[in-house]
Amino acid sequence: MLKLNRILLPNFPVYQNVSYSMYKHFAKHKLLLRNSNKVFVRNKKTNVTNLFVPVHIKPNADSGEGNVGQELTGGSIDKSEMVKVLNKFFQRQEIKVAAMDHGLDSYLQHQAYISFRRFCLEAQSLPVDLHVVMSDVIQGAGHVDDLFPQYLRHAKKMFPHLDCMDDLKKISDLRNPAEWYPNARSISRRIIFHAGPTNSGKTYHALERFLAADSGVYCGPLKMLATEVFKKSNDRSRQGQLFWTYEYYQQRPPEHDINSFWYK
Ligand SMILES: Nc1ncnc2c1ncn2[C@@H]1O[C@H](COP(=O)(O)OP(=O)(O)OP(=O)(O)O)[C@@H](O)[C@H]1O
Repeated sequence: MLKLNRILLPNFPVYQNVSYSMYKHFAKHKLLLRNSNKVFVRNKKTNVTNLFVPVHIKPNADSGEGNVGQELTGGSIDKSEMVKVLNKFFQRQEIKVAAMDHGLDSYLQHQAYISFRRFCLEAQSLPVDLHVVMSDVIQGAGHVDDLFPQYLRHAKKMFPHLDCMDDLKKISDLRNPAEWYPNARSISRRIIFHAGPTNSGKTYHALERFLAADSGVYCGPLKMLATEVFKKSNDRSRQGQLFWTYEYYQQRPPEHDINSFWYK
């Protein structure tokens, strides 16, 4: 029996060993996401899979493919038999685990299944491979699990992000800031880190140094601050230019806008 499981807390990315009873608690409340050999704890309130809007997949109109499928299998498929097969398919624990390994948590699986079922039942003709597999399963020549590739293909059409999960993970991984912006980091730069208690004069000294320099750029998160520094510099006879980054780029404002004042 599995005694310990590796759990990753999404907001606290440290692997932890948890007891089997805790694992069962998470499993019972559907708070687990499986990904290869790791098990992730999912917070219901922050389940990001809710954010993915499924692409609607229309059942096929008769494209002629059905005829090929029927020719290959020797007849059309009884819809009531198809329902039984689909119900059995979705109840299979092995299918749920395999789907999780491909990034489909229980929420996505449920949606994919409903859509797949509707697709199968409402289509005038099934894609040839699906028709053949379905026919084989109904006739006892195949196993219900054989439908998995077609189900997964359907799910990936509904949720295209499943095919770029690795890229998504990479760009949303904020754990190692030191590895961000490799080009900027490759430039040889001198960075002065100024630390001190509140009101101890950090900004004061930084601005004094800025005003004493031959050229410089002040970047601030607030327009008000940039304006204040601009005025202060002008009062000290420094001719500079004030600009707002979103005007500078003249496109949509960057998500984290920085307003700048610079002079040279
Ligand atoms: N050496 C100094 N001479 C004159 N005024 C100073 C001096 N040092 C600090 N001040 C004044 O003290 C106030 C607080 O300083 P400042 O804003 O630089 O602190 P800070 O460390 O940047 O604060 P915070 O951590 O809140 O950003 C400002 O009004 C600043 O002008």
